[in-house]
Amino acid sequence: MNNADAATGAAGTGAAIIVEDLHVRRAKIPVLEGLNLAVPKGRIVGLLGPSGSGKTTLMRSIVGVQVVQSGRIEVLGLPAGSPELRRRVAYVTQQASVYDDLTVRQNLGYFRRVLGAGASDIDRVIERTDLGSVANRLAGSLSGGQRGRVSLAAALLGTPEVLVLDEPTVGLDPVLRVELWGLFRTLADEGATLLVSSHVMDEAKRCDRLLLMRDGELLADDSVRGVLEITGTDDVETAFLRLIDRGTPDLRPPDETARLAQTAESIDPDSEGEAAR
Ligand SMILES: Nc1ncnc2c1ncn2[C@@H]1O[C@H](COP(=O)(O)OP(=O)(O)OP(=O)(O)O)[C@@H](O)[C@H]1O
Repeated sequence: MNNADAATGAAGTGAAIIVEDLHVRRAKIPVLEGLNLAVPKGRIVGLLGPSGSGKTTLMRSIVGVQVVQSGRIEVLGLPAGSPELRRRVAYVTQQASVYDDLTVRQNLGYFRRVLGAGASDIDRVIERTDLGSVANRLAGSLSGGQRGRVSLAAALLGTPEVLVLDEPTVGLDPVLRVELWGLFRTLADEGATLLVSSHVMDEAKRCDRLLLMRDGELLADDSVRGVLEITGTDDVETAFLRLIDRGTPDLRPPDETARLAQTAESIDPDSEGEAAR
């Protein structure tokens, strides 16, 4: 039984995203070759791996904008890319998707209308992403990090159930990174499912589960604690290297997450050697 099977097992409601035997080629070169995974609902799942390992390709497949050769991808019980998922799934790409000649508020007003979200949602997402002080500035005059937050704010319009975020903390200073991870945790606590990619292994400890990728394959699909335990280390970077040496991936069913999250509830993510939350 693989992790995708486990997530659809007895409970049948545990997974927000299920990927089965996914094959993707880009420019005729195989990028993902038979990937299986499941992302549990209401959790933060970190997608980590070196540049070119296939993280963006996997995210694009999940949100339905990538041509896939074969396999099954289900999001919230529907095939990836289904029109019904448009408002339920948000995708934030690495490049901020904002109109430079509009203010932050005007950008959000435009995306709100496209999504059919309520007018009051604009103030809500501005507050959530701490953009109040620049709300009336042209997006083109903002820093990279601020523009990224405008993209994130747009993604939060309409309160999507699944957020797929491609390297949302790139270029942010440590204070802003911590703040953003705090927001991700709040969103997960409210029931959203977050798939967040990152190059920064440090950020792994803020996740509930990890998908560690290398060359289009999964080295691990496990809770943070599970990955650290199985590799006998307290640091995700070393765990990554040990999994490469080991040669066998660490694939543990997502239903372990609930138990591990409970035991990890009081753990401070900033402390060394401990798991998420
Ligand atoms: N538009 C494209 N056309 C052809 N090949 C591509 C394209 N984009 C990515 N690839 C290739 O697909 C593979 C996976 O790339 P992908 O962008 O998914 O990796 P990644 O892990 O997200 O990398 P990064 O962390 O640098 O964003 C790489 O070999 C890359 O060269």
